[in-house]
Amino acid sequence: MAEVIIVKNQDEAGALYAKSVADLIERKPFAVLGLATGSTPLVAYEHLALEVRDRGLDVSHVRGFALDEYAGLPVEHPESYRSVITRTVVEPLGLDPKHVHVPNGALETIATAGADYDRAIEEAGGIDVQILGVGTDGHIGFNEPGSSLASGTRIKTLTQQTRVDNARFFDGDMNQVPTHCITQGIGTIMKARHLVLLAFGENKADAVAASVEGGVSAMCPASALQLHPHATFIVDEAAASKLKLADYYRWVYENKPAWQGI
Ligand SMILES: N[C@@H]1[C@@H](O)[C@H](O)[C@@H](COP(=O)(O)O)O[C@@H]1O
Repeated sequence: MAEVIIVKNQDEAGALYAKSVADLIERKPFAVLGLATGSTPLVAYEHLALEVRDRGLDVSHVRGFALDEYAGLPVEHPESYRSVITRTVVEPLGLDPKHVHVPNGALETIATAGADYDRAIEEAGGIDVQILGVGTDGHIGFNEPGSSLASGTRIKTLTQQTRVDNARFFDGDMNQVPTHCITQGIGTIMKARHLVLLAFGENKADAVAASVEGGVSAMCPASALQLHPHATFIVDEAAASKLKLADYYRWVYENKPAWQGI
C-alpha cells in the first residue's frame, strides 16, 4: 500500500517534502531530483528553498530532471516548462542550470528526444525522489488516461480536457495550448526510488480516490503508484474527501515511528 498522509494545509505538505529532500541532499550531495510543473508543487519548492537556506546546504551538485515539456513551444516562451522550472525551481533553490534537464520539445528532434532523456536519467544514476502532481483525470506528467503503464519518455497528444485546464497559462485561450508534448513515461517515473504525489482541493478528490483505492489501470495513470515500493501521497482534507480508508491512513501515520520520515 502506498503511504497516504492527510495534511491540514498545503504548507504542511510542502514542509514534509522539503524536509525529506533536504535530508537527502545532506547525505547525498549529488542527489537527483525529479521535478514537476503545475501549481501543486509550488509550495513544496518554496519550503525546500527555505530549508536549503536555513540549513546552508550546498546544492551545487544537485541534478534535476523535469517530467515533461510542450512540443513545438519555443523554450524562451514564458509558459514552456523549461521557463517554468527555471523560475520556480532553479532560481529559488540556487541550482546550477546546467544540471537541470527538461525534455526537449523541439519538433525536429522529438522522435529521438525521449530515448535520449531516459538514457540521461540513467547515466545520472536514476532519480532519487520524484515529485508529482495529478491531473483531474488521473494523469501524471502528461501521461493521459490510456497511456501504457510501462512507457518510456515519448511524444504524446494532450487531451482536450488538459488543454482546457492549462488554457489559464495561455491567456485563457485553449487554442494557444500546444496539442502535443514530450513526457517521461509511466515506466520512467516508476524507476524513481521515491515518488511523492501531492494533491490539493476538492477537484482532485476523484483522481486521488481512483489512484489510491481504485484498480490499477491505464485509465488512471496515477494508479500505477500502487505498484511502486515507495510511493507517498500527501493530500489535504478536500483532496482526501473521497478516500474510503481515510481514518486508517490517519491512524497509520499517527503511529509511525518518528525516525522513519516519509
Ligand atoms: N503536466 C502537468 C502535470 O504534471 C500536473 O500534475 C498537472 C496538474 O496541474 P496542477 O498542479 O496545476 O493542478 O498539470 C499538467 O498537466
